[in-house]
Amino acid sequence: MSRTFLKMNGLGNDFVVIETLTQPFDPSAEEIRAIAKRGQGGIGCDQVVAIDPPKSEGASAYVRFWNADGEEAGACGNGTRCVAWLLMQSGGKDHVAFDTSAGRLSGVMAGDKRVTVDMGPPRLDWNQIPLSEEMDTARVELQVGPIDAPWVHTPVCVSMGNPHVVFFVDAPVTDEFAQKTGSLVEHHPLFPEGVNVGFAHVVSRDHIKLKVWERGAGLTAACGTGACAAQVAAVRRGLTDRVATVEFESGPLVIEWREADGHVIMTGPVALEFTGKLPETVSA
Ligand SMILES: N[C@H](CCC[C@H](N)C(=O)O)C(=O)O
Repeated sequence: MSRTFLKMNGLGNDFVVIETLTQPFDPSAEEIRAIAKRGQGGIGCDQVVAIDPPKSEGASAYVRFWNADGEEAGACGNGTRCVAWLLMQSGGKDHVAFDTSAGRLSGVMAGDKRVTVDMGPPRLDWNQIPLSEEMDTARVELQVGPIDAPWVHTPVCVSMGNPHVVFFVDAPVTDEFAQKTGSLVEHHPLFPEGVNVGFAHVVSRDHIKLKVWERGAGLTAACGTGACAAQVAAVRRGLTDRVATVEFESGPLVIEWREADGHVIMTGPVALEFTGKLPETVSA
């Protein structure tokens, strides 16, 4: 029996969302790639998201994420906002908690089709990113660049349950630069699990412009965990205060690295594009 899905996005970072309450979903990497493929029979998305029945007390669901390349990812910020919104809508509630491989996340409504999610605390030790060798994650010894472009160096690394490296740049970077340099870093040996590559331009103490080359998805319109990582990185470097707007070309997220408990709080929009049926071939 073919399965219903919802096509959603957060600032254009888009998802095929599948609820598995009635039908278990254990896709192969190939099946994920077939769903994510843009054109040629695929639905097309940056990530696939599964909403599974809860596994623990107090959670409304257990949520899994896969990148378009078929590999599972530990976290997805924009996808988390979309899932929180769906669960609150279907439960008729204005707050929700659910579990992911990165831990317990919680969301509250923040206006019409706007959600605030507690993404939990960042992980900052070298072996939590993870890096392949011990290093100060606030000043990572790495310099990278294609032959014909300026180099980036001395980034900050942060995990939000998924690995991020954030380069601070003097001006917003082009898509071409992000693609050329991001693809060089994504599978660099310093990152044994790969890495999402952020290029952050600090406009002021409460405003960052960001572009992210995502692990397993490439250049996306926005990256929620990337925005969290960029703000944590900027605070660690003394470049922004605890609350900042992290702006993508597709729009802004508001990120707070909360002093009280060290959690990262992300607020932004969600969009439901359409619903559909997966092709029969995706039997998972
Ligand atoms: N590419 C990421 C997963 C999706 C992150 C992004 N879409 C977000 O909104 O956080 C990774 O491999 O860790």
